[in-house]
Amino acid sequence: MKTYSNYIAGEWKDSIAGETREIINPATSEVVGKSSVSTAEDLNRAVQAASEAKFGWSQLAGAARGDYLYKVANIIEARLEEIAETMTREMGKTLPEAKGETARGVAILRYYAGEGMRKVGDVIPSSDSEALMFTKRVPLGVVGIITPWNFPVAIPIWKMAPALIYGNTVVIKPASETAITAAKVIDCFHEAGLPKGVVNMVTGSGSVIGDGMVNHRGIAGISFTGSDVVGKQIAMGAVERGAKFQLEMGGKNPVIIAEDADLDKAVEGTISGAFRSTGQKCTATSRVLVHRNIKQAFVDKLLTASQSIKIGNGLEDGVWMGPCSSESQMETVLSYIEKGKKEGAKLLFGGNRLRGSEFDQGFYVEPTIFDEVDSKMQIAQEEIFGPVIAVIPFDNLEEAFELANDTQFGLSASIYTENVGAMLKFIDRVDAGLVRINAETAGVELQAPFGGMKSSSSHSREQGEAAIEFYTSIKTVFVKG
Ligand SMILES: NC(=O)C1=CN([C@@H]2O[C@H](COP(=O)(O)OP(=O)(O)OC[C@H]3O[C@@H](n4cnc5c(N)ncnc54)[C@H](OP(=O)(O)O)[C@@H]3O)[C@@H](O)[C@H]2O)C=CC1
Ligand SMILES: O=C(O)CCC(=O)C(=O)O
Repeated sequence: MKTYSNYIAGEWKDSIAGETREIINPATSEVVGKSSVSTAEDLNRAVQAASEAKFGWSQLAGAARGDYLYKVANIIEARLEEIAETMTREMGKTLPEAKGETARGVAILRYYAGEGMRKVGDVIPSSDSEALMFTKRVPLGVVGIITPWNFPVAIPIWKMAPALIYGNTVVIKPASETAITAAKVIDCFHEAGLPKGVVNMVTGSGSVIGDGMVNHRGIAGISFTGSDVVGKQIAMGAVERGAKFQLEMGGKNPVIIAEDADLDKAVEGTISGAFRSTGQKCTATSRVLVHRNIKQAFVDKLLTASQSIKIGNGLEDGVWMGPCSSESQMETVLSYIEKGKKEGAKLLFGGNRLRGSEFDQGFYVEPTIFDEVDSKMQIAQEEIFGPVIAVIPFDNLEEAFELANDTQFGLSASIYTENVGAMLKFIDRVDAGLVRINAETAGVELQAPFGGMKSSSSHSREQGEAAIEFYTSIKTVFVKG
């Protein structure tokens, strides 16, 4: 069985302590492979390599850095099947979704490769007519990237590609559960021949390597996607030592089904938003706010659609929903289902771990629908990160907007309606970074800003042109002859 090691200064290196961890396929409980469990000293070496590489990399022309990203994109494209299959084995997402995500990684790299040719500053008129004043964006230096398991290709790439194009060097700590997929992506950077030390990867536990990155004086900025709890710890650690930080955390994303909604489209968007990727997206639909007058008709259609979801090993043809990404993730989801029952929500559909021959070795949970949920219940307030939705009835749109905003999160929100006035009010009233009309809550486009309001993020935005804000600092330059 292969062990995947760290990537430091252009070489694959086992962790100093020699410890490894097995990565389990959540569909079968088979061991996919092993990855290094690293120590603080491994991290020091990676940061050292990134520090040594940063000046040379920052001095390359943006277009030259872009050429490297184009090469990486082509290599990932050539290895798409292999990378996608590894992703499905490690975290359970269906193979078509894993292929789509890997292709998205390729597109992100190409987008940011082009960014190397775009402007990095502005000329601003000085009050002194004999002076030239302008801004110049410069890299932060070494950037630390901490990523989750739910998008093990897209998220590392949407952080690394802008970091690199703007001249930073990178140390990445991927989620332990998907360290092999990460190693394969990093291998594509290796194959593209990036100068040594520009990209480094250290695998290991969040509390040692992740926390070590937050506290490492050699790392100028930290970009994190993951849980609310860890995100807040990272923010506090970064503030303490004056490091820049960027956080993308949870969501409790509502979809509003208005009285005039096209119910077939609304059901399709709800099912896809809530259950694709087994609900393990920060943009997943988890609260379904339905006008009372059409609730029964909507719920009937939702139940029919839910019954036809094919669950199984994501590598098999025709499977629409895979397992939870790990046993502990499954236990979390099941515990929320129990909470929902105890809180008095009406369990309409699902609610169980799936059992029976092919499911016994995996971590499968049925798509689950609770009805008559009260907004104060835990299942309506906390991120479950599984295939569970809470149906909450409302009587008028004002009430729906209030319910939509009645959570600490503000990542994505959508409405199904044919009424333009309702759409416009929704755009203004909803507290969410992604506002979607007649479309599911999930769905991110790489060329547009991505991020949330309230506790969902550090109020910065990733992707598209917005990424430059985090990965650069601005120098205001005043020149007088
Ligand atoms: N917003 C999103 O997209 C995501 C949200 N989540 C939410 O988080 C819940 C738990 O998932 P989980 O994977 O445990 O999420 P975590 O936030 O624990 O993990 C995300 C990343 O942070 C690392 N990490 C863990 N602890 C620390 C630490 N103290 N300091 C720095 N880095 C750390 C993890 O490493 P390691 O893998 O080694 O633990 C991983 O690389 C989910 O149920 C879901 O609600 C999870 C994933 C993505
Ligand atoms: O919906 C997407 O494509 C991305 C969502 C995301 O960033 C996440 O779940 O962490």
